[in-house]
Amino acid sequence: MESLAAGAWWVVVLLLLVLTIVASWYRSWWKTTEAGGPLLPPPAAGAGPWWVWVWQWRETAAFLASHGSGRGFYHFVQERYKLYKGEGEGEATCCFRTALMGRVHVFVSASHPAASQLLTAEPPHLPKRYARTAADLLGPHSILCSTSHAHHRHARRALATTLFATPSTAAFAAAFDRLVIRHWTTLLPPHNQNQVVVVLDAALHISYRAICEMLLGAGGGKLRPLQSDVFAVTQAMLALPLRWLPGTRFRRGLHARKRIMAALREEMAARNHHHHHHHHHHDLLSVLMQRRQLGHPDALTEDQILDNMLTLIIAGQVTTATAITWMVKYLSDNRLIQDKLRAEAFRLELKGDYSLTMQHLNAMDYAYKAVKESLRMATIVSWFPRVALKDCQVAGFHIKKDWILNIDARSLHYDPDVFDNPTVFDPSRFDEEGEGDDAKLGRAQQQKRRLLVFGAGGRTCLGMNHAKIMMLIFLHRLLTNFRWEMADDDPSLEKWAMFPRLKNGCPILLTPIHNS
Ligand code: HEM
Repeated sequence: MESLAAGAWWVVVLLLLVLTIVASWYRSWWKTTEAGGPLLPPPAAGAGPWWVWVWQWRETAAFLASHGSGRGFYHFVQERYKLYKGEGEGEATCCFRTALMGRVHVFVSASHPAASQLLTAEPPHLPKRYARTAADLLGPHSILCSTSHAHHRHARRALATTLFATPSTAAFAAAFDRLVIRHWTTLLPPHNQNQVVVVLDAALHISYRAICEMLLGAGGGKLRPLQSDVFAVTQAMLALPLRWLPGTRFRRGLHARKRIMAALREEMAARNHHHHHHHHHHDLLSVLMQRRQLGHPDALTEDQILDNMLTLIIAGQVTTATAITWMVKYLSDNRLIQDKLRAEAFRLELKGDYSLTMQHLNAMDYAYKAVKESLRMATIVSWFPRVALKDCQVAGFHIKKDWILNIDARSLHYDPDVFDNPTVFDPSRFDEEGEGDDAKLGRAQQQKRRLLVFGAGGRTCLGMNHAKIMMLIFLHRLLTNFRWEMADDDPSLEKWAMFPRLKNGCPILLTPIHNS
C-alpha cells in the first residue's frame, strides 16, 4: 500500500513538473540581453527552445534528486559553481542560473560585494520572495513572507517592541534555562548512567516549549500539545503545492495550520472573556491584545496577531534546534575545543542550583565564538531569495523581470578567501574582533567577514538574540553536566529537509560529570 501510494505520488509529481515546465516555456526567459555584458552561465547563445526545454527539465530533476539524496539540496548548487568555473569571465564563477519548477533562479554568492549589498540596500525592485507554499501556510499577514514594505514595517515594529524589550529577553533566557535543566535532570543519575540522546529531538522539544511559553505564558497554553502540527507545517513549507490532492505533505500542513489557528483563537477568546485577569499575563499574546484594546499605534489586528504567532514558532523552533544540533556535532568531533569550553564554563564558578542570567551569558566569551562558528558552518538558511520586479543588473549580469535572485550565504561562509580553512571548526577565528588586532584586517576584509547567518538589512532575523541565548544556555548545561561522543557517525543529511540537518538527528552518548 505504502509503495503504491508513493508510486502514484511520483506520477503526479512528474505530471506536474511537465505541466509547469511546458507552461513556463512561454516565459521567454532564456534570452538575456541586447545590451552587451556577459551572459550568466550556462551560456546559451543561439540555443533553440528545445534545448531550453530539456535544460529546464534536467535542472529541476537534478535539484529534486539532490534534495532527495543524503547529500542535501546544496549539493546541487555546489556542483554548478564547479561546473561553470572558468566559463564566462571573471565573476562568472560566483554566479550561475538555473531553472526550478519553470522559473529562472540565479544564484549569486554573497562573497560578491554587489550581492551582499543588495541585502542591506533593499532596492524596491528586488523584494524578498518566498515560495507561495510558505505564504499559504504562514498566512497573508506573516511578517516572514510579507512583500508589502509598509505592512512589513508596521508588523515588524509591533513585534520587535513587544518581544525584544530587555526584560522580556532576560525572562526568556530564564525560562529556557529552566526547561533545559528539567530536560537534563531526567537523564542524570540515579536515573541513568550512560545514555544515548538524540540531540535534535531534545532541542526541538525544548525550543518548542520555550517559544510557546514566550507566546502564551508558562506551560505554553493551548499550543503545548500541538508540536506535531507545527512540525507538519514546517514539513509542508517546501512541498509541492498539491492542495487538492489528499494525503500530500502540503495538505497535511494546511490542516495542521487550521488546528493551530483554532487553538490560538480559543486562547484569545478565553482571554477576551476574562479580560480583567490580563495583568496576570506577561506573554507576547497578552501584550499584543492589550495594545489592540488600547488603540496603541503599534497595534496589530487579530488576524495579524494570529499569523505572526505561528510565524514566530515556525521561524524560531526548527532553525534553532537545527543550529544546536550542528553545534553539538561539531564539538563531538573537536574534543580539545569541547574541553576548552568546559573549562570556561567551570571558570564562571556557578555552584549549587544556579540559574543563568544575561550577565553570565555575556561572560561566556569563548562559548559565544563557538556559537558563531557553529552558525557559520551550519548556515541554517543557505540563501535569501529575492525577485526581480523589472530587468536589472546584479554583479554585472543582466537579470530579467520575474527571475528569482538567490543570494547565497553558504558560499560566503565557505569562501577560503574570506574564512581561512573554511571546513575546519575553529571558534578562535573570531579572536581578532575587538581584541586589538582589527587594524591588521583591512576595512574591506572586515566587511567581508561579517557573517550572513541571520540575513542583513530590514529583513534581518528578528529572533537572532533569542537564538544565540538558546544556543549558549543549551551548550553550558550540556558542558557542565556531561561529556559526550557521537553514538552514530553517519554523515548523511535528512532528505527533503528545509534546513540541512543530520538524518540521524545527532545521537550522542552521555557520560555524567560528577561535580561536587
Ligand atoms: C539559529 C536560529 C535562527 C536562524 C539561523 C535564523 C535565520 C533567519 C534568517 C536568515 C532570516 C532572514 C531571511 C531573509 O532575509 O530572507 C530570518 C528571519 C526571521 N526570523 Fe530567524 N533565525 C533563527 C531563529 C529565529 C528565532 C528564534 C525567531 C523568533 C523567536 C526568529 C524569527 C524570525 C522572523 C520573525 C524573521 C522575519 C523577519 C522579517 O522578515 O522582518 N528566528 N531568520
